Amino acid sequence: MNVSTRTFPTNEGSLFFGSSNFTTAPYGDYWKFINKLITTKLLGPQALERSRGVRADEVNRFYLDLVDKAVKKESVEIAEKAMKLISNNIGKMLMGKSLSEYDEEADKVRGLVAETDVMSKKFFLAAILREPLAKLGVSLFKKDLASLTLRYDEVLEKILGDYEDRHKEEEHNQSSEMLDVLLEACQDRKTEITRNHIKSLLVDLFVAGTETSTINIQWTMAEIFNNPKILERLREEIDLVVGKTRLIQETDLANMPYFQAVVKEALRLHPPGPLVIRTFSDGCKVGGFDVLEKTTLLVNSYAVMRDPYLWEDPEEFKPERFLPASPRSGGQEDEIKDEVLKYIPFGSGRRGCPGSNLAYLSAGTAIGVMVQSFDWKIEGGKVNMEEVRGTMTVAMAHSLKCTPLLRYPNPLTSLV
Ligand code: HEM
Repeated sequence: MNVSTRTFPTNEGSLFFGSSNFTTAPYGDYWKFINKLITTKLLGPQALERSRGVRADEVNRFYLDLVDKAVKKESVEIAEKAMKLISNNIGKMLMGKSLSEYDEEADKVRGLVAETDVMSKKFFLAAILREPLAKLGVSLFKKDLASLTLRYDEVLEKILGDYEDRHKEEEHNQSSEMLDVLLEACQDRKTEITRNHIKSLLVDLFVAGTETSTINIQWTMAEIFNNPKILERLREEIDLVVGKTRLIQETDLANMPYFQAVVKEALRLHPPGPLVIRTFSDGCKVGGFDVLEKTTLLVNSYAVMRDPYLWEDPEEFKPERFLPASPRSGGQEDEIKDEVLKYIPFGSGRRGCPGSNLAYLSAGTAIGVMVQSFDWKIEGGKVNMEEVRGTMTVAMAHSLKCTPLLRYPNPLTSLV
């Protein structure tokens, strides 16, 4: 509870690092309201079940696009395809309409998200430095933030306006429950929700959800490509659970423990967001040391998940470590408790990532489709696993470019 808040210096009116954002909001009523809303209407297990069809459509589109590339013998950048899939998923879950149906806007949103990512690296760094550098960070980037906000505002107003028009015409057809609640709250004078809050939340969800999931998909595929035995075992499991005639779907994932272990292990070795940043609300003692109120807490999850005191062979990619059947050293309960503390790619506690279930489903089906349906020709034979270091995300230094080859002569059927 004491480290459930964030106190970044914010920039009034900005849609990113602004005073209306959710991810940078202090722990309080506004954060609680939005957290409940996104859990019940967007990212919680029941909400995800309701939106399953939306994502199945997008995965099928992703699959057919790769089939097309395979037929034309063209190479693909995994990051580009993954980014498109993930942003379309989030866009459609948020707005009831796929971003891909907004061609021009979709490209703009993806471009802005990429720009925000670069910007956030500088900004986080400045923000975690203590005063007066934190304040300096805001003023240093004020101009860039204003320009970014202006462009986000333009594209999000277009999409929101379109949503409202469609909503009036189609009477609850294709409606996004989350947006409906927010738009209603915005008109209700008793609440303090403004249109800026809505747009800031959309930016938060696109930024927090797309780059992270894209990086996760890339690293997982890279590990699979470099470990042919793992690829073989994954395919055996997929063939057993899904068969060879239909395309993998979200509901298959729960029946594939090895597949889940591979994705989990990739997140352990390559957490896309390796720094968890919080602020101590009150002074306290940690490990005998006095910690002052408002101290910034930085947890290096990358280091925790490679710590030789916590993990056996920490630098090795060993999915078996996450198989339920693997022998446990102590009591099962202790082991689970232990894992909560040492396995933290999504952070932890109240401010832990609310999108982790969605991330597992979206990355799971994307990786599943690529493993199940294609062989892959890698440029240079082996994937270069060098990391981009010193930034807020740990991405691959060299883009993962490869050519899909059809595994089956006829396209697999989708249950969409
Ligand atoms: C592999 C994919 C993802 C990874 C590795 C990831 C990781 C993280 C991490 C480390 C945090 C900070 C947690 C903490 O402070 O304890 C976070 C927060 C957050 N994530 Fe994710 N995330 C992913 C996907 C998503 C998705 C798909 C969404 C939603 C569309 C999302 C939305 C958020 C939000 C809104 C927060 C801020 C929560 C708050 O401040 O209360 N993330 N994520």
